[in-house]
Amino acid sequence: MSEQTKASARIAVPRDAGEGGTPPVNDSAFARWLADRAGQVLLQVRAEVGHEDGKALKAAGDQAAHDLLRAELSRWRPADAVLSEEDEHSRVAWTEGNRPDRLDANRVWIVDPLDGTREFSEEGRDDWAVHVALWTADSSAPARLTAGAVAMPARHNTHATDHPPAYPPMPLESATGGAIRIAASRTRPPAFVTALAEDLGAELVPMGSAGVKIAAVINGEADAYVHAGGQFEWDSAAPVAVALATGLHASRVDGSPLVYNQADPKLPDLVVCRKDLAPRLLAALQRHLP
Ligand SMILES: Nc1ncnc2c1ncn2[C@@H]1O[C@H](COP(=O)(O)O)[C@@H](OP(=O)(O)O)[C@H]1O
Ligand SMILES: [Mg+2]
Repeated sequence: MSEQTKASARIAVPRDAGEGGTPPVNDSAFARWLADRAGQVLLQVRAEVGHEDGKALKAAGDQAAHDLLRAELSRWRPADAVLSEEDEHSRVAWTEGNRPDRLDANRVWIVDPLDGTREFSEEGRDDWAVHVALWTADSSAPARLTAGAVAMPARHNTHATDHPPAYPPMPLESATGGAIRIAASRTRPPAFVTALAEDLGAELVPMGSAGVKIAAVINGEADAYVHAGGQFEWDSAAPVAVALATGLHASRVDGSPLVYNQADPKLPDLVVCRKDLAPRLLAALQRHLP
């Protein structure tokens, strides 16, 4: 695709923040509304830019979804801070002379405009998502995630904390052969996950996007999502908010809580699973973490 065609394809995508009507006042319903709107924009970008030049498609998708989220958050939640993968100022770690506003805010939207960027660029794949989470600090409760939405536009499905999905049923042994199914990155599974799976007699289920992997645990398509070796707060905040609202276990791989809106937004590891599986999985993780 020529530079000119790429540019006109991007301009043709409607990103007018005025579309979409008045959003819900409730933060969880607002998160759903926002993630769905960004998801619609991403579907349009995919249709208009096409898959011929994957790099251009990734860049157009990241930018269009980020612009939509930024515009709607400043329009409808102007007093709140934002931590976005695509926002240089908010995402940098705190250093001398550079203190992001979010560190002094008591409401911070933690967003990943396009999680599973690689899968978004591959024709026919539906394992990519938009993440919108709200982190809140106030005197009445410890700082925590108070809302979250994960839109999976190519699956026409959104999980959000306004109507948390039902807790996943115990898998039928006849369907799984009794093996634990661990969702893992399809392109860069951490090395220790293979050893962990062998130890547990588990099966790895490869797929893209952290949000989609946690959705797979919620849906009962996988029993756990285990990751270590690198990730950021925006990769997990929204799906973890939904998983916790659903009643699932979500923690660091050492069992400690996942903590958000930190000076450095790196959050390199996590485990999300059914509560009954957590003790066994955490014990096995102790044996296999690098
Ligand atoms: N080692 C690592 N370091 C940093 N980010 C990582 C990572 N492994 C996975 N991620 C991020 O986690 C998300 C899911 O990755 P995967 O599909 O491989 O499991 C991706 O987010 P983005 O698509 O938003 O970049 C990816 O960039
Ligand atoms: Mg991501």
